[in-house]
Amino acid sequence: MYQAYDSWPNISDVAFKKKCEKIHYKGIKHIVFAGMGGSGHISDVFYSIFSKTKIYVDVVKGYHLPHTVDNNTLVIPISISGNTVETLSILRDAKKKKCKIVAFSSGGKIKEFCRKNKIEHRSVPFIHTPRASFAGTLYTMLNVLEPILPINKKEIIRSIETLKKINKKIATSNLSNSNPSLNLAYWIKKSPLIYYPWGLESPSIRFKNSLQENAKLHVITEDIIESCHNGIVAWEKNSTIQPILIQGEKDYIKTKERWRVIKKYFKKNKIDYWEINSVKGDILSKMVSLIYQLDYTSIYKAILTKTDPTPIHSINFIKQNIE
Ligand SMILES: O=P(O)(O)OC[C@H]1O[C@@H](O)[C@H](O)[C@@H](O)[C@@H]1O
Repeated sequence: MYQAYDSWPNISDVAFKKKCEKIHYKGIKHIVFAGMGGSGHISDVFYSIFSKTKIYVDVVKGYHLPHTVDNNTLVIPISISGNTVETLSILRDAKKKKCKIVAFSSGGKIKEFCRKNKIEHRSVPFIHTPRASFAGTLYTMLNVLEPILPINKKEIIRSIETLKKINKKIATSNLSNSNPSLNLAYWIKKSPLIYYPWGLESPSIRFKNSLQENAKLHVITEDIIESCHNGIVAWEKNSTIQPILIQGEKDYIKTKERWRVIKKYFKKNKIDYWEINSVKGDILSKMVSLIYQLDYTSIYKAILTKTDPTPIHSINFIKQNIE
């Protein structure tokens, strides 16, 4: 699996530069990104990219489209395998509701449905597993959707440069104590509780899911501001949980205050915590570099606990037992 991750910068570069048929819809006011697991994380990344525009964006991780969709809505189903039942259901729903559609998959039933129904479809590379295919899929989509994105080409290229830069620190070519992904993997001994700020939900949820699928660990995520109104109280009892604080370089001033106070609280109560800071720069660079760094932590954690990161028997069990 790690070979696929070691190649992310190169895979991203190739995917973004590949000649492709771009999407040019004009005047779109509502976009729905739909996908599960790793494809859902890609939806979350797009949600953050669009968050500062007047375009209304929904992310659906399930079977149904919101009732607000119509023929002016652009629905973007994403399934790397092309066979995820929830995403197929969204595709059928979008066709029924006469939405504009562009679907992404490496093949499978999604591609077949699009072919039969003359629906726009673009292929993404399947590399090892859907979760390891994140970079190839994201940068293929950024390439295809570029004309309708609120960020420009330079920003996307800068994010690939950021991946190249951090690869040297976090990939398997550096297994020294200067590798931040490996250091965090050593530090995690119990179930992590990941605190995140507004805007960095996508890398935080991704980190949770990667630790769950790769290292087979229970993980919790909490929004830092909301947690100060409920979750924080649970620390009053001895806990079998370790807090990880994912902080954004440009966090809102009140969020920065919250980080300061929660750290004071942890110190006062002798609770050991781990801090992660986003890189400086654009939102896309911030998100992909955090996802890259933290995905490595999940793989290193698996290896340190002699767990094979690839198999996902429990997910297969569920899939085999549903219609
Ligand atoms: O992108 P796909 O193929 O629809 O898969 C979605 C998710 O499906 C799950 O069942 C996989 O195990 C996840 O790893 C994956 O991300």
